[in-house]
Amino acid sequence: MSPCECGKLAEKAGENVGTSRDEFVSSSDPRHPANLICSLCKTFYYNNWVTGTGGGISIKLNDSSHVYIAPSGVQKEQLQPEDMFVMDLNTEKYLRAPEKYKPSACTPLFLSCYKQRGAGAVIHTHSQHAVMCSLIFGDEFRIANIEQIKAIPSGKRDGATGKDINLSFFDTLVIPIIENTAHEEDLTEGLQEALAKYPAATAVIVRRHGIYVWGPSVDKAKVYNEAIDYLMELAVKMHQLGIPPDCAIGAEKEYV
Ligand SMILES: CSC[C@@H](O)[C@@H](O)C(=O)COP(=O)(O)O
Ligand SMILES: [Zn+2]
Repeated sequence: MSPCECGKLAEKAGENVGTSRDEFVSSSDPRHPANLICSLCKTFYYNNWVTGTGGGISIKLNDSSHVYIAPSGVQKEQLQPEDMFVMDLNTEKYLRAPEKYKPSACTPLFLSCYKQRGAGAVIHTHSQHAVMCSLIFGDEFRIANIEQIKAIPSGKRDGATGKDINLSFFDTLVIPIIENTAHEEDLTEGLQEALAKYPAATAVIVRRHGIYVWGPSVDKAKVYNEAIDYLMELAVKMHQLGIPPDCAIGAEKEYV
């Protein structure tokens, strides 16, 4: 999807105004995307990741092409299932579009991760740790030889089981950093370029803004986001002490 196509997404939602289609969001299952977006946004709010309406999360319904997207400009911790937009990934048409809202400005970025990476969920936070790392580091955030790295996928798959192989303790995690733009949807081109250039990455940091993290399932995306946030916070502390976060084991002694 090109950035100019992305601008049309809000228009497309407008075409479907009035399609309340409550069956898409009425479920007693707490793991249904309409319910899970609400509960996860509360958790994220208390981590300072989605305060002041910033950030959000989109989840794809298992074994379907339906993606759930929150409205734009609302307090994310107060979301209700009936506030959700539902889009068919194949047609990019909204199956459900609440009349009083516009879909999240992050929608074209969420769609890029679904389409280019086969994601099952995408998390966007305004984590201060991501913002600090983007101020400290250049085009990449790199951190090595820290136990928590083992929670992040390496981009490689086990030939026999087909399962993702995570980074090892001795590996270096690399996350691209792209420049921010005046409007969230204008980030799409930069994000798509980073997705193409870093096929192993499961996250992209946006300078002075936050981070996008995705995974094959919502549970994995949540784990990756938590682990990366931990590593970004640690990297800022290491940097404050003069220790490069990607230094070799034992080399930290040269800096402290
Ligand atoms: C504090 S405004 C933040 C927005 O411009 C944007 O960066 C964001 O993350 C959320 O966009 P939204 O359209 O409300 O889902
Ligand atoms: Zn944002």
